[in-house]
Amino acid sequence: MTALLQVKNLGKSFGGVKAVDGITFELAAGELLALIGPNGAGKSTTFNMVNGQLRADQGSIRFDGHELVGQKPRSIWRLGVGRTFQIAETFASLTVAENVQMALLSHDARLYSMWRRAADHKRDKALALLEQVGMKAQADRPCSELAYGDVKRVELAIAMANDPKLLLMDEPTAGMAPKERNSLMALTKELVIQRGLAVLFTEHSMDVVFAYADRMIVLARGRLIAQGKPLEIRDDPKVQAVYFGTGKTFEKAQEHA
Ligand SMILES: Nc1ncnc2c1ncn2[C@@H]1O[C@H](COP(=O)(O)OP(=O)(O)OP(=O)(O)O)[C@@H](O)[C@H]1O
Repeated sequence: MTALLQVKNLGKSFGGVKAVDGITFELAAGELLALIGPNGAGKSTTFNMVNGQLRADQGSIRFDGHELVGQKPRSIWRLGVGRTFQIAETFASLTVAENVQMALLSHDARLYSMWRRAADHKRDKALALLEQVGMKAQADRPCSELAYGDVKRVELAIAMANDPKLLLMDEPTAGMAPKERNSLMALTKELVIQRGLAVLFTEHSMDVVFAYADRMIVLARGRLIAQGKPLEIRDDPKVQAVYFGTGKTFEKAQEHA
């Protein structure tokens, strides 16, 4: 079976710096793939090439039968590559349901009618999405009143409004307490299983990666140095040396996370 996302020999330089240096990997539907690596490894650059914010200098990104290199972010989004966004301050005063309704309207490209009767549009669909992320009971509360972990759940519902086949999550659990982190990733995993969604996420917290990723790829200085299941990666001496420095292990690094 052809993978949903096929990245081949992808590269991008900034001046003399090869931020991403010819990386190749695949991601299947229904798979949660973690992209890890030390600071400056090329994770954000890779992400931004997939979502179209940066144009690759070399290589290809095939997604669901389409070449993404050279396409604009909006076209890539329309093809089914979603990403999580933080709820902007302007929208924090709207209710949870209204925020999701906005996203649904935007998906239908009926953006200009959204100010008219946003509350009437798509409420049922918004509530169904909120139910999936465990936020239906809070649908009519303003987002500004929610706990941080709940805001993240709403952001996930917003990303789902476009019905993506692939979801990109850049450090989804940053700034969250361990319990909230686990609950958000458990929810993400549920969506992956229920909807056959593919997820590519970056993450600094190794406990999250080891607990939830089906597979991981490791970048160091723009190169892909390892890929495999979390346990294979954990035992890979090359990863331990490059990622954490000689002598350190994942366990020691986690203690300091
Ligand atoms: N717009 C840019 N202009 C110049 N250099 C850049 C730019 N973006 C990234 N770089 C460089 O490319 C390399 C990879 O950066 P990138 O942000 O992709 O790494 P990262 O793995 O996401 O790091 P972090 O974990 O710190 O976010 C770094 O050396 C960085 O300084």
